[in-house]
Amino acid sequence: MSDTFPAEDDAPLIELDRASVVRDGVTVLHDVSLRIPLGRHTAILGPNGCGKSSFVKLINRELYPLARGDGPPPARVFGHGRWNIAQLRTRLGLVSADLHGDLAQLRGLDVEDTVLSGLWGSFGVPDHLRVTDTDRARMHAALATMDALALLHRRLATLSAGEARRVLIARALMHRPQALLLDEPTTGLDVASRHRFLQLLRTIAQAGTTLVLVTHHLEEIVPEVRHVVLLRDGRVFAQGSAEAMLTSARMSALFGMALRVVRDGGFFGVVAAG
Ligand SMILES: Nc1ncnc2c1ncn2[C@@H]1O[C@H](COP(=O)(O)OP(=O)(O)OP(=O)(O)O)[C@@H](O)[C@H]1O
Repeated sequence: MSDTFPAEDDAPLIELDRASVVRDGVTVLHDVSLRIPLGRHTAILGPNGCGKSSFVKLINRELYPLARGDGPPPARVFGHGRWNIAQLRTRLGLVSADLHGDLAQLRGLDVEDTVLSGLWGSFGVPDHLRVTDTDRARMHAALATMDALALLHRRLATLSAGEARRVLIARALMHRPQALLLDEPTTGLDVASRHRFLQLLRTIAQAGTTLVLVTHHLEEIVPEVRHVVLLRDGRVFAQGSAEAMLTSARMSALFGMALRVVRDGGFFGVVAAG
């Protein structure tokens, strides 16, 4: 694919400037302002219903911010107020449960075509497209990065949650994007699969791909993520460094119960206090 999504000078990866989003008459994001420059691994953390999915849908152009008349658009990605999703994928990969659900409905879709189709943003390889040797080499490399080469000939619908998650990240990596937007990436993974998966995410982050993790699990915040945005009731509750945000006091206020944050190496965890 020759189209790439142009950068506007040094525009941030994601910039929301008092962005509000309404769904079926309900305001789900209220005046949200945040800025994620390329290179700053970031977590968007908050309880159920705080607006995380709405944020992902806003970036994925499934939802639109309320227009504000003149001035710059309230939601910008790489400096653009409007973006073509297929072109955006060349720079920002997305992995979400919705995407997995949509792809897994194609019962015959194998892993090879799942990953290749990341090149076109399609569900499977369209008949009229020719897969080149370069495309195949890239597909093998992406699967190898995610420790999933052995799954090449399996059908996506038959994979475990952990296997499927790794394959979908390989799909997102096909364009060698500068950033990955990961929506609840370890949901459904057992403790060992989650550990292994997070180690792979760390490798990707260390290789220079900016991670944007959208989650309600503190445990998913890998040590490379130094910046955290807390969302509550559709608003930015607080944002700052991981150390400043992931404290017992802030987590208790964010989730509305007494919590104690524990640290283990560079990772965070949380337990009920008292
Ligand atoms: N179509 C809709 N109409 C009305 N309210 C909605 C609609 N979609 C979402 N909401 C509400 O907006 C709020 C934010 O929803 P959203 O799905 O973005 O939250 P979330 O943080 O992703 O939640 P979860 O972690 O449970 O998936 C919730 O209170 C939800 O009930």
